Amino acid sequence: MGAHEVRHPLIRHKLGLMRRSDISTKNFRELAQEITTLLTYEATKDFTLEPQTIEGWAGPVEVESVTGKKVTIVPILRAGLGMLEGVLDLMPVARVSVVGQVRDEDTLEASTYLEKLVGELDQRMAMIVDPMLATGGSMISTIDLLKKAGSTEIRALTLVAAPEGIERVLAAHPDVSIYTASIDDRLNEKGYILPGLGDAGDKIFGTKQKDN
Ligand SMILES: O=P(O)(O)OC[C@H]1O[C@H](OP(=O)(O)OP(=O)(O)O)[C@H](O)[C@@H]1O
Ligand SMILES: O=c1cc[nH]c(=O)[nH]1
Ligand SMILES: [Mg+2]
Repeated sequence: MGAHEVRHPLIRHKLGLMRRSDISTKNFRELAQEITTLLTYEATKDFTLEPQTIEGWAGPVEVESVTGKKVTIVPILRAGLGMLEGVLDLMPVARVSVVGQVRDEDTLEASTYLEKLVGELDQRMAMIVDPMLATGGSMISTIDLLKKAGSTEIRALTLVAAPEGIERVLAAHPDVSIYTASIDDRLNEKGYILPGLGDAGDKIFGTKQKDN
């Protein structure tokens, strides 16, 4: 529970590369996936193991396997798709629940336009992925709808989070854990994170950069 800034040297280095104003779409995408894989490693370190005896090359051998924990990855469209493969690299059998949220650039209010969730949410850990946690509106709205659909254990992975957004999410949902590559300084007057990454959706999809 709470917010965890994962200050691993490889994450710090890769995030530094992502902040360059001249970064290409290709590099931004690749780095987003790589950092997500590193965040996933950290966010799953408390998963429980169960001993299991298998047939090894020299006879029976006791190994360990992850138990019971069924997972659904929840990318928040659009930008969250840029992190999906990074989680799937480590958990290739996880089911995917897609949620579409769009933020009104004037009011900064998030609204849901798609909700395609897998079943048995009460038996799965939900891992939400979205590169940017700014005001927190998109994240809160996603957590609200997941809980309504039965989720009881929720973790959120973000590349960059604003302190204001973290505070808002944890005030609304104190039982949720947030793993982020960086807690940045603040939001600007347009709700963009500083120093941030700019518009992550535009950078991942190669669409027009907004004047932010
Ligand atoms: O914390 P918030 O203030 O809600 O802002 C963060 C949200 O804004 C961005 O999405 P956007 O609405 O730009 O949609 P996109 O991913 O389709 O670009 C980003 O990917 C988050 O979902
Ligand atoms: O800094 C921000 C805030 C919202 N959405 C983004 O893509 N970037
Ligand atoms: Mg966007």
